[in-house]
Amino acid sequence: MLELKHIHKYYNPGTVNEMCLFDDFNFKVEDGEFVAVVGSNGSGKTSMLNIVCGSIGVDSGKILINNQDITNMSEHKRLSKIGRVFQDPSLGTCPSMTIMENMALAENKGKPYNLGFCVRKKRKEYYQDLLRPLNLGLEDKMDVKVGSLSGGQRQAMALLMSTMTPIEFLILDEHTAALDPKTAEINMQLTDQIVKEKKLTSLMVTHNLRYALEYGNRIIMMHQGKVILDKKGKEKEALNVDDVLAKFNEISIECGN
Ligand SMILES: Nc1ncnc2c1ncn2[C@@H]1O[C@H](COP(=O)(O)OP(=O)(O)OP(=O)(O)O)[C@@H](O)[C@H]1O
Repeated sequence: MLELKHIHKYYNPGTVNEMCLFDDFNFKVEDGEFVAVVGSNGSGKTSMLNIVCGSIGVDSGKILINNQDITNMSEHKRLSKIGRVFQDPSLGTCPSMTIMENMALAENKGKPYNLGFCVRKKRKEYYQDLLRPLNLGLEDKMDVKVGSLSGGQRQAMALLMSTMTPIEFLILDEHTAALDPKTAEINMQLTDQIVKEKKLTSLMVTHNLRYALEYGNRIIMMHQGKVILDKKGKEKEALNVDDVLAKFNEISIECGN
């Protein structure tokens, strides 16, 4: 279980640009939940993910994983429990390294990287077995530099790599936003498959309302640092894209747009 308790977060405190994003923000994700996070621009979605991952600190409040207080745990340590995929495919893979090297790096996340090339060579078949179900032919390009792959291929690899070590949480930050519709769909199906197979508790920020409703078992909408809609199970299943759009319109009218 992941909990954000009484989170207060200011950006640029003490300056003319001071901005309070979270003012007593509370949010709980139960084990096994796949939460789709939608919301207006600037509502705090990415900031929330950054707070969970430890990429940014909080001014007060607590972050708990299975009742363990991780508020002061470094980002590096937290990432042993958390896998993260970003919108930009180049952030999840190393472009100057080959597919083989990237996979070896991902498998050794959190360990000193001193395994000999021979050891890695023995893993080649294992990595190829992992890549084959993607149906992208990557298993035949083990020595190709990742920088020469397409965005969709790299994002599929990023997804696979982020879940190669035994993580508890998967954090997806608009991970299909930069992909063409067909590739985005393939990556979403792959996400769903990995989440189900590995029973990962997941948080997925997306602006694609269809994905938010079709995938996962809970949807939240954020606005101005608050959760303004939270539906799961049958209540979520009963929602359609028009319902969610109507809620977006409500927010826009409130903001005078
Ligand atoms: N490093 C930062 N310094 C100052 N302000 C920031 C910083 N990061 C985010 N903000 C501000 O915090 C607010 C929330 O930003 P955040 O990126 O979390 O929103 P978001 O919901 O992910 O937006 P989008 O849908 O546009 O990606 C915005 O007003 C943004 O300008």
